[in-house]
Amino acid sequence: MKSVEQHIRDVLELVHPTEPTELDLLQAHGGVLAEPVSAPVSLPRFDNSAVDGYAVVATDLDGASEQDPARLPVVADIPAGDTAVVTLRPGQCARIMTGAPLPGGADAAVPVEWTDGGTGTVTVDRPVTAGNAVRRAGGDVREGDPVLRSGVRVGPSETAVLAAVGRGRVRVHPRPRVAVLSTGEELVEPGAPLGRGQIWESNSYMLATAVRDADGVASRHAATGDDPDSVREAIEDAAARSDLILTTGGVSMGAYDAVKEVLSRLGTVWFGKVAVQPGMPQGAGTVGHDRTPILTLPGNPVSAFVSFQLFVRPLLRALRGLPPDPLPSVRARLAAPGLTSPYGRRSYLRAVLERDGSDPEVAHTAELAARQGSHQLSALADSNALVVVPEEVTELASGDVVEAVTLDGT
Ligand SMILES: Nc1nc2c(c(=O)[nH]1)N[C@H]1C(S)=C(S)[C@@H](COP(=O)(O)OP(=O)(O)OC[C@H]3O[C@@H](n4cnc5c(N)ncnc54)[C@H](O)[C@@H]3O)O[C@H]1N2
Ligand code: MOO
Repeated sequence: MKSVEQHIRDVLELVHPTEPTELDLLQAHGGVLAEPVSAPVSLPRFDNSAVDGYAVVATDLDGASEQDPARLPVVADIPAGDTAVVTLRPGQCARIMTGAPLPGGADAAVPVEWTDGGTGTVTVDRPVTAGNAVRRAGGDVREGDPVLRSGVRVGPSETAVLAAVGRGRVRVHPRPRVAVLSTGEELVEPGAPLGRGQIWESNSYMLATAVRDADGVASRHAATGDDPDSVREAIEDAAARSDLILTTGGVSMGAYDAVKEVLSRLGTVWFGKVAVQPGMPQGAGTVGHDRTPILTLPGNPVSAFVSFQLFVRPLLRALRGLPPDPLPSVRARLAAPGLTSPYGRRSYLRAVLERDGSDPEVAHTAELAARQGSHQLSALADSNALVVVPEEVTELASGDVVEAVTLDGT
């Protein structure tokens, strides 16, 4: 049986980062920068006021107090965005709003709260130091400074910086387009009535949302039956429009395993067993004219979920031009009755991970879900971690220290 690590290496071989593309700022969201970005101008671009108040010459307020306020003529009114060129002479001041350019000659701003708010003349009841409430040109970023490096995800803060340095468009590895197909004659759309032997389809919904959470653009296709022609058509159609195809079901030893039957004929897709539980039957390769990568995940819902976390997630990162890091894991003490695990396969067991300050060595406890069958979805939503049982370990007892892969950043 193929090892988990070997299968991860094999699937990573199938993909290249998405082609760097220049996109409008909002479309770049979730993409990964394919260029370093620097500031074309200094930010702030000009000295400006940090307060609504008055621009002054600081020395004009020397000795000002409530008993003996300074009285200054207001020679200009400067709102934010003002384009007039204003210069103060000693003894003068200008009314100014937050973000408005500081007039020439002024070296400080005082907030309106320190004054009587006058518009012809103003009284100021305390002294001020030079530089007070002035936001200096270049005080945030200097012209030419790098502000974002290549390889970062474009999220809200990056988008703010891009817009602030004047970038309306930016080169990114776009979010990969992922087609999700499920197969199986027994599958019925959620919301539709169930007939005998039928179940509601869940894998494609789980995968489409997992892909979106991982910054992919998922397109979900209604389930095909087990008819090889309709499976082939759906895959061909998806290949032309996607950077990655994910299928579920139809890859094991069944007489109607259509995905395996159709793709085996092409000779470009490997099918076999990976030494993992759940998620043993896997397939991976390329299809179509553009050699679109395809991963065929097993149909059991928990197997499909675990396969996504182990194999699809790093592959999506590689498609996005990021290092294919696995999910982070922590050491945890097992709080559960003893359990057995198949020799030679690495098990990933659903568990609730909690911080536990009582043990300085191991900061978490992991409580295993009671239902660990690969069809038993109910435990998945309650779990926030996958406890890893190594290939050579067949028994675990309460109190053992285990590795737990975190599913929610715990
Ligand atoms: N003789 C053997 N039988 C099986 C083996 C084996 O090695 N030898 N492996 C088992 C393992 S492990 C798994 S996992 C499954 C994988 O089977 P398939 O990928 O072929 O999946 P199906 O047979 O189509 O379905 C399995 C199971 O999952 C349900 N299912 C499928 N698709 C969906 C969906 N979209 N939404 C919800 N549930 C789905 C399906 O109804 C089946 O119950 O094979 C074992 N058998
Ligand atoms: O490996 Mo299957 O994925 O146990 O259910």
